[in-house]
Amino acid sequence: MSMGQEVRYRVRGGRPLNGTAFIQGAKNAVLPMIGAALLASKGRTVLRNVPNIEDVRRALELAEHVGAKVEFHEAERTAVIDASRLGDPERAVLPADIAARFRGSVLFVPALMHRMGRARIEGVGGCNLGSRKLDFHYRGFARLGAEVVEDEERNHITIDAPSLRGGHLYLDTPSHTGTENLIMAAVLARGTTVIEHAALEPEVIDVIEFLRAMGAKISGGGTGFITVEGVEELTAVEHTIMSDRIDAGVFAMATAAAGGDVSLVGANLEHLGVARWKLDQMGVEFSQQGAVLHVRRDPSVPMRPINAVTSPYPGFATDLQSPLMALATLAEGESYLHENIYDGRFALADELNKMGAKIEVEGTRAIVHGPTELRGAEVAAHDLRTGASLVLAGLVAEGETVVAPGYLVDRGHAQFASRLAALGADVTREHLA
Ligand SMILES: CC(=O)N[C@H]1[C@@H](OP(=O)(O)OP(=O)(O)OC[C@H]2O[C@@H](n3ccc(=O)[nH]c3=O)[C@H](O)[C@@H]2O)O[C@H](CO)[C@@H](O)[C@@H]1O
Ligand SMILES: C=C(OP(=O)(O)O)C(=O)O
Repeated sequence: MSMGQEVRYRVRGGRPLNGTAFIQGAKNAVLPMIGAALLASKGRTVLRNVPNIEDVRRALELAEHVGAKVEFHEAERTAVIDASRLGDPERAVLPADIAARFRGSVLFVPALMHRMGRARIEGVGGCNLGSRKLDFHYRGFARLGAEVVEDEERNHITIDAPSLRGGHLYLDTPSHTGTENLIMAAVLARGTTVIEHAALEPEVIDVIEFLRAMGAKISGGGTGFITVEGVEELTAVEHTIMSDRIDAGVFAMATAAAGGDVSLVGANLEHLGVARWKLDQMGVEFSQQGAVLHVRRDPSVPMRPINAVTSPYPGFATDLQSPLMALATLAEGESYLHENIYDGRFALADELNKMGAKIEVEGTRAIVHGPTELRGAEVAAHDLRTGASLVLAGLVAEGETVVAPGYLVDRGHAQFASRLAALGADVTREHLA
């Protein structure tokens, strides 16, 4: 991803974190919801707690591109989407200049199929995480009656779907966006759809609640076995997006790394799944009081090493494996990280090693030899989560760390530098002319 070199993060390490941080609305819930809003043939959708991140901007640009009227009231963190006029099949195209910049673009396909009878994606992007197929999505659409043609050379996918009917669907592994996309394809299809081996992520449940409020008939969310009864039409509603558990996890781990005592407003400990217990074993203290999660780590007590295996929710989230790798460099002993979802995430190891870490990668396993004293360096963000994790490493490194391209961090974390700075960190986001 060559765009976005103009932003970088500069961190000077050595300060503890104390105070209050606001956890943003969930990126991985708002992106499917912007896609779902386009299913509404009447009214205006009002989404609240929308994070001010680049992926949201790209998604809103795509919504406008296909014919919706969109307003993003940033100060109110509210997006208003009017999709009532959608329908011109000429506009059923997701162009590469927007679609290739984030993975969530694939979440627009169901709305285009239902509202325009066809869809074309001219390149799906996303983080640079190695192989990321979309076969579950396309095979599912085909089972509901769509004709899907892939042009691998040009990275174009053309889908013809004059009408969709319910069917029996399954996922080989419980794909997060795959589940959301198949549900969205089924809600306006004729008849009943069953989706087996569906994802259990809290964002999937939030999307189901949103669709149900719009009039969709969906049952079994959170069980792995979802049933959808097609309805004639969906109407626009208001919905407040759940808080971002990955953003919460990153702030919790930043507190653990730097030491200190931080209140995370909006964070939900239950949504951290296994990550909560791994951090607990390392020596991070949590206590939830209503909508506020307190995180504390006494920097005079050494952190214990950890073993973690990434897996779908409620397993250890792959998105949190990167900050855990950074944190593990500080722990007293060897940590073992198994990455079963995205092989590309281990690109972080080389960057952390430039900062003085001792991390060995063997296939899908990384061994982090701690403790190491990190020192500042110029390092490269390969994807959103490695970018955030390098900023996190910079908080404890001696001297100055510069992380670029900053665009990748901005894809998924809102006001990242200013929220960390409010806790006492020395982090700035620089815009190069
Ligand atoms: C926008 C969004 O919500 N992104 C999240 C979503 O991505 P995303 O939904 O793309 O991730 P999936 O759950 O689909 O991917 C899981 C695994 O299944 C594979 N796979 C997936 C679909 C498919 O058709 N074929 C296939 O082989 C993928 O390559 C990967 O190895 O879940 C990931 C795993 O929790 C997170 O890291 C991402 O932050
Ligand atoms: C991989 C991520 O995002 P996306 O699926 O949008 O690429 C992520 O959030 O870490």
